[in-house]
Amino acid sequence: MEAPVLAVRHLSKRYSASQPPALHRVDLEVARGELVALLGPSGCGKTTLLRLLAGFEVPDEGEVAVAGTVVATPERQLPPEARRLGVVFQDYALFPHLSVLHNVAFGLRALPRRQRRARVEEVLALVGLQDFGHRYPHQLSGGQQQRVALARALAPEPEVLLLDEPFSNLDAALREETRGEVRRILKASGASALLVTHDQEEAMTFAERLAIMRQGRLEQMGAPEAVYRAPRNAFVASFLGATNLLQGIAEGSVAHTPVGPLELSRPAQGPVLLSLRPECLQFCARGAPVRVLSRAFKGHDLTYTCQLVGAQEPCVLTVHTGPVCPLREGDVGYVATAAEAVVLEA
Ligand SMILES: Nc1ncnc2c1ncn2[C@@H]1O[C@H](COP(=O)(O)OP(=O)(O)OP(=O)(O)O)[C@@H](O)[C@H]1O
Repeated sequence: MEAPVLAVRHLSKRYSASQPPALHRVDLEVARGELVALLGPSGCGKTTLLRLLAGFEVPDEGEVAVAGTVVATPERQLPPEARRLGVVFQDYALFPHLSVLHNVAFGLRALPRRQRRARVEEVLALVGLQDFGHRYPHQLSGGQQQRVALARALAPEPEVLLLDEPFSNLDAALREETRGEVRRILKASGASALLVTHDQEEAMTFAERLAIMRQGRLEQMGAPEAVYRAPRNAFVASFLGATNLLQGIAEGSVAHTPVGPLELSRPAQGPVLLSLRPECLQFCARGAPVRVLSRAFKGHDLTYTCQLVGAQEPCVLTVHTGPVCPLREGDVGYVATAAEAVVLEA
C-alpha cells in the first residue's frame, strides 16, 4: 500500500506551562487523493495543528511527514516553502496589487517563463477563471477570489493542500456552491487536502474522512456516515449533528430507558449511555407520551423539542419529522423509535 501523503505522528504542542496542551499526541494520516476534514469546536487545536503542518510553529513532540519526507520534529524543521504543502487561508491572502495571473504565478517563480505561463493557464482553466487573468482581486466576487486562491495554491503541485476555513467569508448560498465547486476541482486534479472547519455540515459534505478533535485530542476518525452512525462517545454524537443522550439499563440486545425498551447497536449489560438521533424518533399512535415544548418549521423538515410525560427525571427529547405534522406547542403526542440506539458507554 502507498505511504500516506501526510502523516502526523504523536504531535504535541503546549503554548504555556500554565495551560493544557493545545495539541496532545495527535496521530493523523491523509492518503494520496483523499479529502479529509479536521473538525472541532473553537479552541480545540485545529489552527495549531495546521500551523505545525505548514511550518509556522515548532512541535514539542512527534513528527510530520509529507510524502515520506519528515518535515518537522522538535529538533529539526524544514522551512514552510520547502514542505510541498499548499495553503488556502480563510481571507484568501491574495496580493491586492497583483493581477490574477501574477497572483497565480507567484509560487512558480523558479519555472522558466514559458512553463510558468502554461501552468498558470492550466490551473486558471481548472478553476474556471481562464478569462479573468488580467483582473485584480478587488474586481472579483468572493467566490471568484476563493478560486484564485485555490489556483495559486494548486499551481506548484503541492503534495497536500491545507484549507483553513476557506468558505467562512462567503454568504450561505455562495458557500455551498463554492464548496461543491472546490471539491469538484480537487477531485478532478487528484489533489490531497486537509480542510479545517468548525462547521459539521461543511465537513460532512466535503470530506471523505473526518477527524474530530476536542481539547487538543483526536476523538474519532472515519467516513462521515460511519462516524454519524456510530459515534464513539457523547461528545462526538452531539457535535456531529443533534442527538438525544439517554440513560438506560441494558439486558443483552435491549435496554430499558425512559422512552421504553430500545434495541441496541451492540449487546451490553447494566447501566448504559445511549445516543438516539432525532430522526430515529417518530410520532405514532402509541409510544412514550411527550408534551411539545417547541416546534421549529425549517421548510423541508420540522424539529420538535418535547418533554417526556411522567418520567422520574426530567427528560427532553428532540424529534425530527417530515414537513407536515399537526402537533403544536403544548400538545401531547406519542413517540416511538425507528432505529437502534447507539451504545456510547457501557
Ligand atoms: N499563540 C498562542 N499562544 C498561546 N495560546 C494559544 C496560541 N494559539 C492558540 N492558543 C491556545 O491553544 C488552544 C487551541 O487554539 P487553536 O487556535 O489551535 O484552536 P482552534 O480549534 O483553531 O480554534 P478556532 O476554531 O476558534 O480558530 C486554545 O486554548 C488557544 O487559546
